[in-house]
Amino acid sequence: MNVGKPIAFRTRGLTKTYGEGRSTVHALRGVDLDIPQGEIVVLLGPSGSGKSTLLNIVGGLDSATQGTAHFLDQCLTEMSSSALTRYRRQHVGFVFQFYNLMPSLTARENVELVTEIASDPMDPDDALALVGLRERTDHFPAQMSGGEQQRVAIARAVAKQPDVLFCDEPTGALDSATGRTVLSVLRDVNEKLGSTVLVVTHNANTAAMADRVIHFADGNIREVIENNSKLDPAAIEW
Ligand SMILES: Nc1ncnc2c1ncn2[C@@H]1O[C@H](COP(=O)(O)OP(=O)(O)OP(=O)(O)O)[C@@H](O)[C@H]1O
Repeated sequence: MNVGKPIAFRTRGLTKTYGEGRSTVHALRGVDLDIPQGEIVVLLGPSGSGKSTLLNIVGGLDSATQGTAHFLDQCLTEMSSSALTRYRRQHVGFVFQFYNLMPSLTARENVELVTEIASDPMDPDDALALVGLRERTDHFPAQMSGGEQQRVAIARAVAKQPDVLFCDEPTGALDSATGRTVLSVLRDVNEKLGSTVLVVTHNANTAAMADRVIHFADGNIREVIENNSKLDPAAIEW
C-alpha cells in the first residue's frame, strides 16, 4: 500500500548500550528498520525491550552506540548536538504520558511557547481547534481534565507542523473513552498535516489504527506487520 513513499526513517545495525562491564545494558541490539513517510506506526513490546530508546534516538534526544539512523537524507547518528537541536526544532514534535504543561500558562500560552520559536508555525488557536479545544484556549491546565491537557500537549507538539510526531505512552494516564479521543486526534494530525506518527504503547489494541505495527523483544524487532484494514480510533477496544 505504501509503494513509492519516501522512507522517513531508516536504521541499520542501530545499537545502544548503557553502562560498562558486567552492568552493561543492551537496550538496542542492531535494529534494521524502514518507516515510510506519512504512516501511523505503533511500537509494541514488553517493558525494557527498547521501544523508548529507539524513539529517543530517531527523535534526536539520545545518541546511538553503533549503527546508523537517518531521517530522509540526514544522518542523525553523525550529527553534532547543535544539529540535533535544529533537527528537533524544525522537524519533530513530542507527546509524553505526562503532559508537561506549564501550570501558570493558559492553553494558548502553552502552545505559544513553541510557535514563538518555530519557523513555520500554525496559529496557536488553529492548533487548539485541531485537537477540539477551540473553546478552551484561555483555560489553565488545572481547569482541564487529563484528556484535555493531553490534547493541549498534542496541540503544542503539532503547532510547528512537524514532519514527525513521536508519542511515548500518550494514553497511559487516560481512561478508555478519553484515550480513544486522544488517539483520534493523533489520526487527525496524521491525515490533516501529513505528519508521520510513531506511537510507543503498552496498549496492544492501539495497533488497530496503525499502518504498521512493530513488535519489539529484547532490544530488537521481532516482527513488523503492515495493517491493510485500519480501524477508526473510536472503534478501538480497550
Ligand atoms: N538512561 C539509562 N541508563 C541505563 N539503562 C537504561 C537507560 N535508559 C534505558 N535503559 C535500559 O535500556 C533498556 C531498554 O529501555 P527502554 O526504555 O527503551 O524500554 P521500553 O521498551 O521503552 O520499556 P517500557 O515499555 O517499560 O517503557 C531497559 O533495560 C532499560 O532499563
